[in-house]
Amino acid sequence: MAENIIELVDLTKKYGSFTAVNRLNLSVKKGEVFGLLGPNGAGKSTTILMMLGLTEPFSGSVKVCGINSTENPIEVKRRVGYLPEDVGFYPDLTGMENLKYIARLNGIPEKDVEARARELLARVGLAEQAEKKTGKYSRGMRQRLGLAEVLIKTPEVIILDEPTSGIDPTGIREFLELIVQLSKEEGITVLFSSHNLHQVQQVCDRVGLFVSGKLIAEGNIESLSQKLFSTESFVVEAGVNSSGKENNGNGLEEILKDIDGVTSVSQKDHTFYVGCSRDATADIAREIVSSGSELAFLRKKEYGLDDIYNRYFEGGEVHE
Ligand SMILES: Nc1ncnc2c1ncn2[C@@H]1O[C@H](COP(=O)(O)OP(=O)(O)OP(=O)(O)O)[C@@H](O)[C@H]1O
Repeated sequence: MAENIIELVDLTKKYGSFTAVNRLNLSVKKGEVFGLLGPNGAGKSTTILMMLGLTEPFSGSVKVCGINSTENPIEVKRRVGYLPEDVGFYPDLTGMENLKYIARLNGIPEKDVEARARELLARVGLAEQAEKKTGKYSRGMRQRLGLAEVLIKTPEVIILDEPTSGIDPTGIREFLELIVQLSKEEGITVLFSSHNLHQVQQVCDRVGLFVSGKLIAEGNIESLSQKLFSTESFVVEAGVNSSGKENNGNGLEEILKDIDGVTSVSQKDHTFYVGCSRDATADIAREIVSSGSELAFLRKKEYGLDDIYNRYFEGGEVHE
């Protein structure tokens, strides 16, 4: 079993009487890409600041790479790369010059500085813009350079706080691909904080849904939809033209209800809506046909993160 590289236990942060993070329990394993998904004000940035040891918790504990972030923020900083929403560079220096400066600050031996900076610029797809001043970089390019800066110290964990805001769709796609590549090829653990569920869905192995300072659910997309829609992860819509001979006097509705995994059946005009805890599409089709009815169409709806997000986050409120 992989070790936990991030471990939050009952982590709480208060600003005066306001609780921004409320008894948060979370573990992230080595090599995972974990998505912290929640609307604005959910407490994501506050949680990240506590992980980095930049703000103290009210209660509970936070460990990153086995180190208590509150007690040893400098040790944590050595191992964790943090990319904020907007990274600042010296605008009159080129990408290469900015990166070399950061390399020196991080104690890279002078003889290795140039090669390391060049290697990282290539790694993040900026080799051709290396000699351009960063004041002329696009936002996407700045975020890539930010990533190169984060990678300079060969971190075990990268924490990204809303890293794609303001980047165009192509830039976002390329940036997200880069994140996945880094995680898979170099075994880096990534914590990706975002309010954009589509981005989180694209890159994350696991997701934590965060709202009003609380983690309301966590897991991979499949287990989340099962947890949140515990009895009905699928709804199969079946259009039926004529009611057939009907086994043992049971109507089609009764026949469908008897299928393993079917939790509800309702009918409107010629369409049956069959709620299932598993994908029972094939069994539903078979039963309709063998009952002698004519199957006009069959449509399966699987609940995704979209539905979960809408159900829980609409307007930033928790919907029970
Ligand atoms: N220094 C502070 N003093 C008082 N309240 C704060 C402070 N920092 C954050 N908050 C409040 O704590 C709550 C959580 O904020 P936080 O920035 O962690 O949320 P977030 O999920 O990162 O949202 P966003 O994506 O908008 O940054 C918000 O209601 C915010 O107003």
